[in-house]
Amino acid sequence: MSYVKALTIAGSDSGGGAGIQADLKTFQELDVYGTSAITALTAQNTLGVQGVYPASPEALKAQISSVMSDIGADAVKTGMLFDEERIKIVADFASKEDFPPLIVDPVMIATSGDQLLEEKAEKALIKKLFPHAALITPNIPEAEALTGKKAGTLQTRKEIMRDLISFGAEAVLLKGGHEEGTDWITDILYDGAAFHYYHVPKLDTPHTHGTGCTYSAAITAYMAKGKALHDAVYSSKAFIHLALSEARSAGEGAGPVYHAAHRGENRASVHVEVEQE
Ligand SMILES: Nc1ncnc2c1ncn2[C@@H]1O[C@H](COP(=O)(O)OP(=O)(O)O)[C@@H](O)[C@H]1O
Ligand SMILES: Cc1ncc(COP(=O)(O)O)c(N)n1
Repeated sequence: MSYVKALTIAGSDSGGGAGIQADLKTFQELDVYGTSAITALTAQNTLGVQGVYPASPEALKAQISSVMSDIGADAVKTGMLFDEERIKIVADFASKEDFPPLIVDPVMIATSGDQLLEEKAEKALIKKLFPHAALITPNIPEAEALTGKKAGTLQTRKEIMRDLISFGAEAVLLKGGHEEGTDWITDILYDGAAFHYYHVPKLDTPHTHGTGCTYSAAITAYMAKGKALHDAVYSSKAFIHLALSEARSAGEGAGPVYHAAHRGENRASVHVEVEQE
């Protein structure tokens, strides 16, 4: 018998709440064997990013080769990719015929406001990596940066998602965590055929460090286990909502989500609506 396996290609967060650390914790919580290829080290805590130290291109290539040539993966996710050169390395692997489903979290700026992807690398993300993705998971500011459109209304959000799909990914999940002035938060999954809406009550917590990483890692884990995309998103939405609702402080700033929350008795209720294109 073999493990279900997932690979994360991302940056290391010394503070343990986001990046590679969040991904591996999430894989473990969901009973998936996690492997990693580190794109950059960050010196980081709950207050922000104090330093970024990219891994050499050779080191990145070698890590992915080592994992894929022996252990393999049932699904792969990307997080912080840092620059165009590293995006191209990942895209080269992802373009191989037997590469597993790829979930691309287009990490650009940390919750703390620190830059994790060079601005000029955004085009490479769109052109080189998105065409290989089973799913991309931008938050609202990332989706706006990638399309040059403002996500003010539902209509413009749908337009943005159509634009993002036109770059070549099979599906897009637009995360609503940055929505202001609402009591509800809605993430929208679009696969070119239907819009799936996932509504949850907005949580009043300052402890949101690592939400995006944890969410896309959960989706990757569920897809590695063979769930269909919308089921994987539904289960991951419940996982992240619970992890956020039980998040605590760790340092002086935004604390990390509580990856083990799903082990307890509490359950998250996620309201789903589906609308055909
Ligand atoms: N205050 C909140 N209450 C409930 N859900 C939230 C809250 N903030 C973020 N989320 C959820 O956490 C996940 C990550 O979203 P978001 O914060 O938009 O992305 P990122 O962490 O990449 O900036 C999404 O499912 C989003 O709906
Ligand atoms: C290494 C690394 N990767 C990604 C994020 C984004 O995390 P988030 O926006 O969820 O705080 C981060 N802060 N650090």
